[in-house]
Amino acid sequence: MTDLNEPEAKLEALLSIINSSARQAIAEYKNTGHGVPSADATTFHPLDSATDTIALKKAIRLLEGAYHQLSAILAPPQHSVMNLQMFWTNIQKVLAVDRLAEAVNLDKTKTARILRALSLMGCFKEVERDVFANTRLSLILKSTNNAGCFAGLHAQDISKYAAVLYETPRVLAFRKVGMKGSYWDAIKDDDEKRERFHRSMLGQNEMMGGSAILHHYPWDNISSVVDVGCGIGTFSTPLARMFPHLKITDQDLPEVLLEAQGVWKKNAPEALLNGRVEFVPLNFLEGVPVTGKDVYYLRHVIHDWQDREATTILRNIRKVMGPNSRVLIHDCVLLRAVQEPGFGTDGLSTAPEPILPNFGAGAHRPYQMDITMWLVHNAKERTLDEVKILGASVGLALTQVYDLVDTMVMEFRIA
Ligand SMILES: C[S@@+](CC[C@H](N)C(=O)[O-])C[C@H]1O[C@@H](n2cnc3c(N)ncnc32)[C@H](O)[C@@H]1O
Repeated sequence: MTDLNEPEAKLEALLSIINSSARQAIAEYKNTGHGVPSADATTFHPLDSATDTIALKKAIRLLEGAYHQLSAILAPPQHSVMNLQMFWTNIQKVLAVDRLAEAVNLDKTKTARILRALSLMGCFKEVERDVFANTRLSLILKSTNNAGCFAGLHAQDISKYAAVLYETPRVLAFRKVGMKGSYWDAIKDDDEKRERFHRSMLGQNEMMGGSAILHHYPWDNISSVVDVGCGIGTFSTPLARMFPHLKITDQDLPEVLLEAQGVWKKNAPEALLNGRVEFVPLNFLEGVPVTGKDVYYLRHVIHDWQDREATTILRNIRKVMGPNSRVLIHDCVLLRAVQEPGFGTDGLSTAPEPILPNFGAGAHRPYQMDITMWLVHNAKERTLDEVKILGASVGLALTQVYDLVDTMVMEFRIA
């Protein structure tokens, strides 16, 4: 058996993971019947818009984990540290590109410098000196795309908060840049900001592959779903379209529900017409959701809150649950980098050696979201054990975990 403590054996193992995971990803593309995307494709591949890409994402998580580890071992540390420094500035480059459409009088050579730097990573292609074409990667950044909207939000707001964190790590970055109250207070009366935020939630869902839960949870055996903190119905609108038997309740702050109704009218008018969806305003810190439904679903809600508020939200839901009700908490879950006695894996995947057990750089999206939650809400992503403790504190027990790679859906029932 190979001894992975041997430096060279470790390199060989990483190379072999890179090879097998890349081949797995290639097979996923080929399975669609449309072949693999080319490096400078100018249109999207059909798999780019699929709602269930778990197999592809699993392969990419291994690929990213292995190649980052391999290059960190082989590159001089002075080289790798530069990549770390680019962590936030990368996002700022996206900002420049996003604004490019409006900024017609941006200096031409400076514009070209930005595009050229981005093209190193496959975002734009320099077809001749100073002439750039879109690629599949630059197209997704257009502000008209939901993912582009999410990237824009990060570039414009989150990177500002990151700079504050750098200056004064002990403050809540969001407040330090002059914002009052909570993030939700700040966007409450600003229609444009709210619209941008909720569109970026659509983008986040596309980027993190959260819609896979539409394919993997047994929705056929469920009658009623409450989308708690539904936003504009990012989850519940496609759910209603895929499962016409479901009765759905959308609950969020009143101003958000008004927006949600407009989106439903456009995207799922049939559900409105036949009365399958109701809109019930809720402040989940102060009141309880509608009573006795089968599923209470919270996507990217619990991670917005510290433990005290998260517990209040769950306790309010627990009060109205019937004996067969379940709570589905859908968030990123932080896998542990070291195995610790007393903490099992709860059936969660761990990466093959020598990749770090939490997939290393392959898990950077959940870890990046964790930092974002800190910057914006002074909140966090959690480990599975931390979510279990939250549930147990209000009498809920974990019954099932659906691993969607970047996010997980954790099902809880009354303990
Ligand atoms: C990160 S967004 C997630 C939206 C949606 N679940 C999704 O996946 O796109 C969090 C949601 O919580 C809502 N929210 C914040 N504070 C709330 C409160 N006190 N009561 C009810 N909803 C609240 C926000 O309006 C927002 O729609």
